[in-house]
Amino acid sequence: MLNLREFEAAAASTVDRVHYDYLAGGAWDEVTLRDNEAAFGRLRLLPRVLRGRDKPELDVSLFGCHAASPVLMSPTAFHRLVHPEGERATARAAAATGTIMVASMAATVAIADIAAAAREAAGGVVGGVVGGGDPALWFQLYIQPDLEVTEALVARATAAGARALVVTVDSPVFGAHERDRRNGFLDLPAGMACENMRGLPGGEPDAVRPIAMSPEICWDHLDWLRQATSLPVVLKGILHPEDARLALRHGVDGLMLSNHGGRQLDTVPATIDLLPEIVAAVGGRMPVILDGGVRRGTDVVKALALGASAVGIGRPVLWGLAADGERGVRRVLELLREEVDAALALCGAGSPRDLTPDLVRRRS
Ligand SMILES: Cc1cc2nc3c(=O)[nH]c(=O)nc-3n(C[C@H](O)[C@H](O)[C@H](O)COP(=O)(O)O)c2cc1C
Ligand SMILES: CCCCC(=O)C(=O)O
Repeated sequence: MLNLREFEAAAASTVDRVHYDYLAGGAWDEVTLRDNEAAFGRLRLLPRVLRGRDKPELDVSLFGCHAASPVLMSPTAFHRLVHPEGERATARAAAATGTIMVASMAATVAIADIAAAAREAAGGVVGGVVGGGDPALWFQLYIQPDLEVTEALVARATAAGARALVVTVDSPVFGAHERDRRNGFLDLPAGMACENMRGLPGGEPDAVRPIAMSPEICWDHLDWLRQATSLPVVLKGILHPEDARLALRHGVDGLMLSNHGGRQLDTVPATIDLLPEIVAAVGGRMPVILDGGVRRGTDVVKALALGASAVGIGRPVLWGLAADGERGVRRVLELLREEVDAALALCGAGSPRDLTPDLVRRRS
């Protein structure tokens, strides 16, 4: 496999149609889904030359997590749908490549087991130190209206060693995925469940509680969460610059600029088109991580040049997992890292910090 597109094709021919449609699809007319990729295609890179730089350094640090690459794994649900080892395989690939993994609350493997798989793959070496603590694992959270349940989820993630909470705020209701409606995809197959939701307060010890997406969630919940945890809190799914400013006022530590891969409100802008406005609103006071449509090293370089601290990939991880399990995910991450490395060098940059907005031009 030479690039991520080849993994996409491999996944499309491996995963059965119903489940492939679930991972590939978006909301309603899929306008935003298409635009996330198309918007990168409307941008051109304008490199600098003769800058005499060393080989590029790709590593980044976010909330005390050191990563070998500015590309992290955005949270995606249900990895066991595409591979029997599910999130365990994904976590091993992340650990082996020094990639930050954001585990989904809707994972089909519990966060403690994901963390254990990551530790095992890192061979007890984390951050270059033997026995060096927790892997670069973050936990994605949908705040549940029942705060006791939310608290239990946060406690589990914290006990597992998660280093940040990524709170998804673009889902007051679940997006309308018409492919899934047409296919009748409503539930996980027998033997698979959202393991983080098992045995929570107020239920039977072994019962799996459904994930609530609730329009009631508001900034008060965020304030409550802020005081309930000492972990960094990252908001995922903020699109309006005024909400980015509000996030700063509420003591949030970072943003994931994301439209959920075009799966929530359709017809919102492509994330790369919104990035300059959000970066301006934040004014360097917290990191902005972009996801949506990142498929090439040049996409990563464009986002970093326009002010992102890092980027996330969603579907490409699932393509790698479907195609070849842990090895496939590793290969996806390595391919992208090699492309970023080469694109940085070709831009005359020695590190992501050398990338500036003047290197990006809009195609006329
Ligand atoms: C199959 C699938 C499942 C997802 N599950 C979650 C999830 O559980 N929580 C969440 O915050 N985002 C979820 N997302 C959104 C991703 O975190 C991410 O924003 C998006 O996939 C990025 O776009 P990309 O797929 O074009 O890279 C999911 C996306 C896909 C494709
Ligand atoms: C409760 C499952 C959430 C999955 C999700 O966020 C998505 O499919 O986009």
